[in-house]
Amino acid sequence: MTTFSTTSAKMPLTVTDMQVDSAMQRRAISYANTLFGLFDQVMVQKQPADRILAEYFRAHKQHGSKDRKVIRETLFSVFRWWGWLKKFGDYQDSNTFFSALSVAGALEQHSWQPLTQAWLQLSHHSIDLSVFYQDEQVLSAAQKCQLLTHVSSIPLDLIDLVPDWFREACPVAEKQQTKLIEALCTRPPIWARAQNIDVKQLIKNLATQEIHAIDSPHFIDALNLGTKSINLPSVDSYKRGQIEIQDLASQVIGQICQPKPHEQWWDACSGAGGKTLQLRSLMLQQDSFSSGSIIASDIRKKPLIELVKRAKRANFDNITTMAWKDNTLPVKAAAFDGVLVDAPCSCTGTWRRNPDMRWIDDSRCIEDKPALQLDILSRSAAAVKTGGKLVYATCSISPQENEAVVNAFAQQHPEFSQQRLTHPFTHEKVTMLTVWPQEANSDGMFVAVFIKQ
Ligand SMILES: C[S@@+](CC[C@H](N)C(=O)[O-])C[C@H]1O[C@@H](n2cnc3c(N)ncnc32)[C@H](O)[C@@H]1O
Repeated sequence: MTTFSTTSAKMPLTVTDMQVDSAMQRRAISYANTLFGLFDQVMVQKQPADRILAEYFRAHKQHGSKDRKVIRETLFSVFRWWGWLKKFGDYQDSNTFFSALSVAGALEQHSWQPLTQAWLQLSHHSIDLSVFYQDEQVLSAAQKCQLLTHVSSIPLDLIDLVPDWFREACPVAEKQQTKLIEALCTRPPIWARAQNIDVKQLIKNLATQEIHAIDSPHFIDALNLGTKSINLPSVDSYKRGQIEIQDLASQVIGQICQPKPHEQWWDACSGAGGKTLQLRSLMLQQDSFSSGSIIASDIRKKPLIELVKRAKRANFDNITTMAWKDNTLPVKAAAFDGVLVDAPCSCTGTWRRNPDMRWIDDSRCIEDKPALQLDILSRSAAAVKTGGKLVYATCSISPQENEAVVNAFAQQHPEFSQQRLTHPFTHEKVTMLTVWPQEANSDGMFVAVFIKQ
């Protein structure tokens, strides 16, 4: 009998009634133990899988890069397809957990097929998973749904892949919903921005370190680094501050801000400065002697320390930080050409990168945000000078955090009028812009712009 070690208070899982005789089965059990511990910890403690994994790898240095890849990719694939896998039974049951691992591996056509096969044998389930490996073509989630329904005899639906509460909190038209779910079932590539260097030159430089990137048809400084993980600190261009990781949807925000080279901007919720750096980079792209400046603020001091390091690496001047200490404005009132409020939100727009959040969050992750978002937006608005811009952004796709907050603000602040925007991917003219993950292979974001009269 093989016993799983588990971090939850529940009964340990066991493999019974079978002889574990092959080396592959022993490896499969060892991986399953690790994966069960990690999966259970995420589900029980409701902490992001990324964080739990990082802690695990820090404490378990024995795992080499291949092991890490198998563990990371299998764990994330279980979360990606959890809406279906949970229908196979209680994951605390070892047979069911082995099934979940094998089905997740097959759905994503992982290259470690012998391991996936060993999990299937250990599960005692006789599902013919070979159907997922027959076609060279990449299968859509809808095709996978049909195939898995057929081979498992469990009725499955595409809509099962998102929690019920999400359908109400983020309503989308049926056609759009299918595309959104299809996008949620795949990983977006790593997007980055070229800084202080032409994107084509950066791509050539990266190639010398075996990093293959392509540029984007949407923004002249954006590049797609594919889905393979990259050890950034070892990359020369990164050390020289010529590349910053930033999702394409997030890059939309800086592009919509359109900061002019001489302008003064305030990034009121800067975090570690993803958009602060982008704003400065956009100013310098227009004028390498740009006199413009940016003040970055956050209620947390730690990200601001990181921001200073990133700005130094990029050799960017004219960026200063000023933490919010309380509700009073940390900067001068009516002094800025532009104020960006990239507000704290449910992060439902980042579910492609964090599929675990679909299952550990609930509707409360949205419900408690609009009041805070409106409050931060209203307080920050005082810093905008007449004729200046106030940009409201979230990485949420929920109308409660987006359109509803913008409408409430507009009603309370008649001195601000909304600016019409051009969607950079669809070229539609809109007043409130949602970037959907399926439009340009990115995360989801929302942005609206006000002008102070
Ligand atoms: C969406 S994140 C910002 C991400 C950042 N702009 C970037 O591009 O990397 C929202 C930030 O708002 C900050 N925040 C939360 N509550 C806040 C408040 N009341 N005032 C100011 N910032 C706040 C959080 O600490 C978090 O860093």
